[in-house]
Amino acid sequence: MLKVNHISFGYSKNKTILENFNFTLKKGEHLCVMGESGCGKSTLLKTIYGLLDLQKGNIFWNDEQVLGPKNHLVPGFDKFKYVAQDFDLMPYISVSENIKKFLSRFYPEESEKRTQELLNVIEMNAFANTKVKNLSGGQKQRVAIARALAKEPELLLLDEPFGQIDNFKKNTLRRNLFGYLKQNNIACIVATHDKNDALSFADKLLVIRNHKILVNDNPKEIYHNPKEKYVAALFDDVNEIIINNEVRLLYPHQIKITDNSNLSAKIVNSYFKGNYWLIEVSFNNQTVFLKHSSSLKKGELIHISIKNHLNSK
Ligand SMILES: Nc1ncnc2c1ncn2[C@@H]1O[C@H](COP(=O)(O)OP(=O)(O)OP(=O)(O)O)[C@@H](O)[C@H]1O
Repeated sequence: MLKVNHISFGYSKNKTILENFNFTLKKGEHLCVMGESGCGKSTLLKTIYGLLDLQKGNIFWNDEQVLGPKNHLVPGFDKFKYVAQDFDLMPYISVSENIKKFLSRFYPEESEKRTQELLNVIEMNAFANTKVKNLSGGQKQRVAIARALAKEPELLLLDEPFGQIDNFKKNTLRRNLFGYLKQNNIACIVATHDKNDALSFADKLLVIRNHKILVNDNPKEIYHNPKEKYVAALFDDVNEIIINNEVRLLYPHQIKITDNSNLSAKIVNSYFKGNYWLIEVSFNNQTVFLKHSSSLKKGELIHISIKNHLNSK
């Protein structure tokens, strides 16, 4: 189990980036870390991996303490693997060789088998013999993930793991990778801006705001009952509207167009989204977004009804 005990960290003394972070993660569990750019997601991953010296608190993996560079000749806890945003691959050797670098040379058959298995996970078999310098950014990112898995870490730390990968590949890769980690009982912490990493694959979601943990809970619970607009906005467009003097948070799919209600609104714009239209309306002088099956004429008057609202602020 990972125990992050009341840690604080700052790159300089007068600016704290992580303030009193306190949480645990069990073996095999998956945690997503989300929050606005610059809130400290990467910094949290680096402290957990042991790349930074804490100002307060401590971090344990079972009974072993994770120590920072001041106390460790080679920074980085050896039971963890960290895939940074800049990959750190060897450009002049092939994809296979990059993965094999982390496997024992004394067992060539096992090493080959394992390399093939990992090439399958990242769907890069066709590039096994291609030099890394000739790969695209997204392909390099996939090789970096396979290389991190080569030695079967107990905890994998991934910083924006699918940031450079196109949508089509991203979905398959997500299923392959998170499926593989679950099967092998490998814990995982993912820093991400992508709600899909959290909603479909994570056991827990930790949201950072103003350098503190705002919430750490089951992602479905957070989605259905977001504490505030900042949290709901991680998942979708969110409306913060006042009805009967009460502030309500509503996702666009929770507002419907209806034949008769006492809530009337005026169409401002329609945006094509593929399998639905996002309709912008003016309601009581507030801008509101709702989902609809077709576009609607600007200026048209409509009536809306509101489904269960999210938590009031
Ligand atoms: N090496 C460094 N020295 C000084 N400040 C740093 C350093 N690395 C990051 N910071 C600062 O620490 C804060 C948190 O950065 P961090 O990279 O952890 O944010 P993040 O949430 O991962 O952002 P993003 O979503 O944009 O990747 C930012 O204000 C950043 O400018």
